[in-house]
Amino acid sequence: MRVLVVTAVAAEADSVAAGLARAGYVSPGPAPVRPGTAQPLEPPVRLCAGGHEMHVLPAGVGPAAAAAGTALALGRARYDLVVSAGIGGGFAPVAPLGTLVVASNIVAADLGAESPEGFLPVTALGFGRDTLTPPAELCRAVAEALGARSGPVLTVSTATGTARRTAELLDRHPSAVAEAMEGFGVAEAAAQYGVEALEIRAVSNSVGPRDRSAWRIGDALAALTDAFGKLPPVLESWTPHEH
Ligand SMILES: O=C(O)c1cccc(C(=O)CC[C@H]2O[C@@H](n3cnc4c(=O)[nH]cnc43)[C@H](O)[C@@H]2O)c1
Repeated sequence: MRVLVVTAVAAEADSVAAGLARAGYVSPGPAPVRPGTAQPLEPPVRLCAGGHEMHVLPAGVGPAAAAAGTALALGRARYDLVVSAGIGGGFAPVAPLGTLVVASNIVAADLGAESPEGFLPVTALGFGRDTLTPPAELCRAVAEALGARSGPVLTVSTATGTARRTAELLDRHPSAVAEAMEGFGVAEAAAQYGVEALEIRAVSNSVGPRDRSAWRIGDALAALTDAFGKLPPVLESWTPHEH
């Protein structure tokens, strides 16, 4: 089993790698680089255990960087699964600070058009898709192993910072548990390669009026490490569909 874990920033990648180290994953050394090969993005950090490989890639903030980085990595190596991981905003009261969420659906919540009647998703405009669905059994098993809540996780290009925007999002996605800025980009790139994707978020802040003093990034990064300490046995026992 070879898994690509895509985070936004290095601190998230380090937390993921620390969890994988707890689970016995070790570095086999740097990957060989072919002379003259363009490297627009650092290659993922490779960690191995018992014939399984986890590659961890900080690809940048936002859906575009996430999709580009994921697609580059998927073009360089074959993966069985892609995981979008990092911190995120939790919708109160279902996803309190420091807890974990696993996406049952990965939703591009601001991909579409505004209209006087309200937001029109890209599907209502007649093209594209705004939802990607991870394998349900795997999602359930991961949520159970992590003690995580499962529900739709929204991908937004603009992080929510007002009560009005929070209410709009919940009106359209009443069962949403969290929002972040990369999941749909990672999952769309994975889908185009025929690879399944998961999204796991550790809640650093509540979705709502902007209040940076209330963010608990350290606690969320620690929760991310705990999550990746528990995750490997679940992924290792999963059989991906043929693709
Ligand atoms: O300064 C702000 O108001 C602000 C608001 C939201 C996010 C940021 C960031 O710099 C972090 C972006 C980074 O973290 C993920 N993230 C964490 N919490 C949220 C959230 O409530 N809404 C959206 N994204 C969030 C995100 O995936 C990015 O990777 C600053």
